[in-house]
Amino acid sequence: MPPSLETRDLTIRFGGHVAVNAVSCAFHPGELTVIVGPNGAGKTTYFNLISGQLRASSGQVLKDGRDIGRLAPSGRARAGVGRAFQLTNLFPELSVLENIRLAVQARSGVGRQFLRRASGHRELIEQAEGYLAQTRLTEVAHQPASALSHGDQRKLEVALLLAMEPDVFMFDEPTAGMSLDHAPDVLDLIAEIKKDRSRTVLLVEHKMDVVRALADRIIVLHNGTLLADGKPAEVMASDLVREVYLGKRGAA
Ligand SMILES: Nc1ncnc2c1ncn2[C@@H]1O[C@H](COP(=O)(O)OP(=O)(O)OP(=O)(O)O)[C@@H](O)[C@H]1O
Repeated sequence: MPPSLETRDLTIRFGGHVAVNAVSCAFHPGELTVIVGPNGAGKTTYFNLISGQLRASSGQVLKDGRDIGRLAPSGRARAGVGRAFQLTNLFPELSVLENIRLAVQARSGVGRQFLRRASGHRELIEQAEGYLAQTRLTEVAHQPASALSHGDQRKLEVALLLAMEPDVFMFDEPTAGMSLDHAPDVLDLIAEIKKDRSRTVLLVEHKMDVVRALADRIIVLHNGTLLADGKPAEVMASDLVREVYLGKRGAA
């Protein structure tokens, strides 16, 4: 199967510092890849280069074979690359349902004619309610987004991402700052997303129990370079990876 997302020699320099160094990697539908590595390894920078928050110094980001590396984040989202937890399309004063309805409306690109019809409006609401049910937010549908607990806000961000219908889902430390009660909900949602074999999922994660629970594949970044790539058991057993995690290799 051809990759849905690929980076080729992706590199970014900040002054003299190469934060991501010639990373070539292909990601396929039906696969959840976790990106791990010590602090400062370049994981978030690699994510930013894929989703468009940063432009590469050199190299390419390909979505279904098309170079999207010059597009802004919104253009990459339209191309099907969706990133959660950094969504700027959240309206805190609007209800949870309204937020999702707006995301459905934006994605479907429907015009005024469609919205004037009561049935058109109803259709959008029904779709939004579907995403609410899927993310177990139905009970808080009519609360303003700003009134949600931290855990429910995270779920809302997943709901908004689902409403965009991307085919690449990116999650940056999805359970960071979350209580132990809420973390399993979000992890269950990610596990459900991955069940749809047409979707490609990328996750940056530090917590090894989360990595173990979700990963089909692990890639390890170290000093901006791709140090290891493979099945979780193989990567975790690798001497090189153990060395990096035990801090025996200097962070040059
Ligand atoms: N805008 C920037 N300007 C200069 N240096 C930067 C910038 N963004 C990141 N860096 C540097 O690039 C390197 C990689 O940072 P990055 O945040 O991607 O690492 P990370 O693997 O996500 O770390 P963590 O696990 O701590 O979040 C670090 O040395 C960081 O200081």
